[in-house]
Amino acid sequence: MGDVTRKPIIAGNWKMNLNHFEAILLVRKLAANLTAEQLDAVETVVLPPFTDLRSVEGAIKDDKLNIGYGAQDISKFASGAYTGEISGGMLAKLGATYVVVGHSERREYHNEDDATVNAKNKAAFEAGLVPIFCVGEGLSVREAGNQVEHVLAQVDAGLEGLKTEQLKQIVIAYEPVWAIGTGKTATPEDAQEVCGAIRGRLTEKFGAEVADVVRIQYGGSVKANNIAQIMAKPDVDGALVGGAALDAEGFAAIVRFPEHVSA
Ligand SMILES: O=C(CO)COP(=O)(O)O
Repeated sequence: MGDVTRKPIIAGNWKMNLNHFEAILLVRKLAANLTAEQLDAVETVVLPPFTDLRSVEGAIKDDKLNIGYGAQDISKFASGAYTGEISGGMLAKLGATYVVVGHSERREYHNEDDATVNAKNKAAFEAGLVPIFCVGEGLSVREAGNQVEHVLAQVDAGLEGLKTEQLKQIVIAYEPVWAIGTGKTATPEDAQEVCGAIRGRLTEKFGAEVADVVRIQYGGSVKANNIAQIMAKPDVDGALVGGAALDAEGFAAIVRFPEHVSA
């Protein structure tokens, strides 16, 4: 990271995995694999399925664990006749602090467009939640060399109309779609190219006051053996981890990345 201090944030997106019993077990094992100092140095967040949230809340609060939690999606509506949807208010009531917005799997399988993603970012703030706002290009865009332009357009659309105080809190996750679940990690240089361009855009549009404090994560096949190189890049402030977050020891090893650096 550069000269501005941004607390690293490592978040585990469990996707559609683990029932509520398995969720409690994973959170407890994760905490058992990390010291208070390690949890203090890196903000650690788990993002379970909706059905696990109440159980995760219990495990974290009962044991006073220094681990944050949130959901993987949010309705753009506050309440009403929207069968199957979950509102931000419901998530906030469960003590959630974060919510993933605009994950590529939702953009792809649930047809979420930039306008929906923007509405969800707003709904999250409305409920007092912080969005982990995901952007990223597919393989064809990458092969054409248009990744920066593509991602900046997603950033512009997703942040439209947000207030300065909200912009300062948001977490942006750069997840190249071709690197998700494929074992193909972007090189640290690839990650830096796009994360740096995102920060540049934030500076241009909202000034350094916002750009210097926004945390930008990289996501896509992050593992314990590649996290340190990625985190060494100046504009990468964290990681959004999928598969490797389902294993308590593996995820704990990612959270301990500052030690891989000094080792
Ligand atoms: O999509 C991701 C996190 O949101 C990344 O998933 P993987 O770490 O499994 O590639």
